[in-house]
Amino acid sequence: MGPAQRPRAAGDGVRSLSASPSRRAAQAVDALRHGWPIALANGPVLLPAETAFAPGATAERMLIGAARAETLKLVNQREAAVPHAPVLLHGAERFDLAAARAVADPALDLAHPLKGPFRAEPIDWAESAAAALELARIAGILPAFLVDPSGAGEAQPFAPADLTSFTDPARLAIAARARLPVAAGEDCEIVAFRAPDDLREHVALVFGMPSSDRPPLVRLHSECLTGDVLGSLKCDCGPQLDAALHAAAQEVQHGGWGVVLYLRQEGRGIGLVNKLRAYRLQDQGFDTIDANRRLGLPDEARDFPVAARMLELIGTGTVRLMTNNPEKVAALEAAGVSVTERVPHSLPDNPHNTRYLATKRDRTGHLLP
Ligand SMILES: Nc1nc2c(ncn2[C@@H]2O[C@H](COP(=O)(O)OP(=O)(O)OP(=O)(O)O)[C@@H](O)[C@H]2O)c(=O)[nH]1
Ligand SMILES: [Zn+2]
Repeated sequence: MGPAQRPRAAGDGVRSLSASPSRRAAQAVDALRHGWPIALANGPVLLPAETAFAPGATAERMLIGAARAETLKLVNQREAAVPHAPVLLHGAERFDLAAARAVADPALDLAHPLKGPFRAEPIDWAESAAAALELARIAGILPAFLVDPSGAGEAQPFAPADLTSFTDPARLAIAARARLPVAAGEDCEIVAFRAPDDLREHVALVFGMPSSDRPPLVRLHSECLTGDVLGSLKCDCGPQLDAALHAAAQEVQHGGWGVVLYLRQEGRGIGLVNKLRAYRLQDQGFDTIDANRRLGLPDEARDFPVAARMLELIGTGTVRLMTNNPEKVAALEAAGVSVTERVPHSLPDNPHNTRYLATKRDRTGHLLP
């Protein structure tokens, strides 16, 4: 490994590295969402294939995730064994943005048969490459980049370690709280949380009086705009949220207290737009997991330490957890919360979500009938 940053000629379009690490990560997320390039410490400049608008930008290489590369038959199964490992593609012709988008976006798979041949090259900046793919997920865009493109414009500096401070749960704090009577129960307070860099604002609904004598009944609910607000039948999120609010409110009747955390981690952390891309693939026959893989995205990318921090700020480190997902229990315990009981939280199915629930049961270990 070389110095902290590859030597670059003065005035080569990379902004200064003087910002704090978490600020650099926040600016890099922002850059990717806007389509601006990032400059990796110890690595090249990367231009996001989906959002870039730099007309005329071309590159010899692209960076994508191994699962997407396998889907495109660009690497073999062994190379794709770690689905989110970065893959560096070398094309026979330079990639322009149209060609890069065809590599990145499964919606174009049929319309744009790929021009090859491509070959996968070893990456000597693998840690930075993996962090860049993670940054794309956080930005909610397709994880695919032009590598060291011509004509990319001013790049935002970014180092892998920047992500650590950006996602540090200790930086989360209570921003506001207020009484909020809701349909499920009137004795309820809403607590809103903010971190300085990650702009997602999580909330908790606390039913009854917090007490250290008795662990609260808790639900970790991850945002699902389609299910929570629009009544989508494709998943079980809407009914699960409703039932969780009622169960938490009921605890108060039984002398206890309940908490529903509403985590802004849409689509298990891949974001709304990528989730809708996965839905399109599900309509072509892929299940939840394979749809995410075809996009080059993880099927589980939620941040459970954030949930643990929220519980700590509310005043509890011990919970009874409503979930069918043993991995969620394990993730919360790994983040320092003691789960004294798993309370099943299964709702009736409908014809549109039976396959979704079957995938949960058969592929991700959910304890469902
Ligand atoms: N990527 C993706 N996310 C989905 C899909 N359907 C629902 N989601 C997201 O899944 C999250 C809800 O998962 P949870 O209800 O917490 O499910 P779980 O952790 O698997 O298990 P339970 O606690 O037992 O409900 C929400 O963020 C949804 O947006 C899908 O098809 N693809
Ligand atoms: Zn849902």
